[in-house]
Amino acid sequence: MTSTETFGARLHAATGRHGSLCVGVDPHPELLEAWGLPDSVEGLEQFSEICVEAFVGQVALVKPQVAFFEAYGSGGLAVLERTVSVLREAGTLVLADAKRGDIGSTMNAYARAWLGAGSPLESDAVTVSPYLGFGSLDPALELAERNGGGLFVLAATSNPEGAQVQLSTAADGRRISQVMVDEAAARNAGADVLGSIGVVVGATLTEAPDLDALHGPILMPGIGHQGGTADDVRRLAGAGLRSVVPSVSREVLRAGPSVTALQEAVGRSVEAFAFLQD
Ligand SMILES: O=c1ccn([C@@H]2O[C@H](COP(=O)(O)O)[C@@H](O)[C@H]2O)c(=O)[nH]1
Repeated sequence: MTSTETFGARLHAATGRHGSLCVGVDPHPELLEAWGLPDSVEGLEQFSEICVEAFVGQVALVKPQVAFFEAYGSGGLAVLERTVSVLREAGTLVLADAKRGDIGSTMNAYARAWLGAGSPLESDAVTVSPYLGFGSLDPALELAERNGGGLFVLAATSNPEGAQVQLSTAADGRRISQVMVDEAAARNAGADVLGSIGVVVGATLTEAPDLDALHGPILMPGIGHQGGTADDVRRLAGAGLRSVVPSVSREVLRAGPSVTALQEAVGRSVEAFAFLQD
């Protein structure tokens, strides 16, 4: 399902329609239990179907956490394939949170898996790790550009351990997280409304890299369960506020399994971040 429009343009249109929120599909074993579902491929399938019913048409972006599907082997990946394709067929943008990153030739295969036209797991965008060097992402950057897909590059992650690498200093004095943001910004130069190369910046951080020149989406996970708040988003985003895509998973998912209750939880989060559209 190659798009003639860029991911940045499609995301910009979707956030204009639905607000900026991204909701995660994170089938934690504890959530399956809380939803009265078995810890099995069948439980995973029911969990995902409920999420699809609750989230389609409600939010700009849905982010399945790939790890929770991989944990069930080929059966879990088959559920993920169906989930991604049903969401996309319904017109909802899908960001696969796979955090892929490897040497160039292997990165090429990851890129084909997540962004290749007609791939069983083809998504609108995928999260990638630049910590083998930003240039190792080139095959994914090229395929994203060719197919109208997007990338979200891990820059400053929400986990406390990330600081060890991301706050270290490059030879030119910049923090590594800033280097990653600047590299992404260079790929977004000249993009129309919004570039297609986003970054991930945790809402739990005390300080964010300078995002002012990014001209691309800023995915902010870490809200709710990890302690980040709407005020943190406002504080960290700087001039990039209108490009922030706040991401919540457990904060919404704990309202399930009722579709109505999930939609009410989504509505509360959309409302909490309405200021991003002002
Ligand atoms: O820096 C990062 C990057 C990704 N994530 C992912 O987002 C969700 C967060 O889930 P919550 O339940 O809202 O805490 C999860 O899939 C993470 O892998 C992140 O948290 N931080």
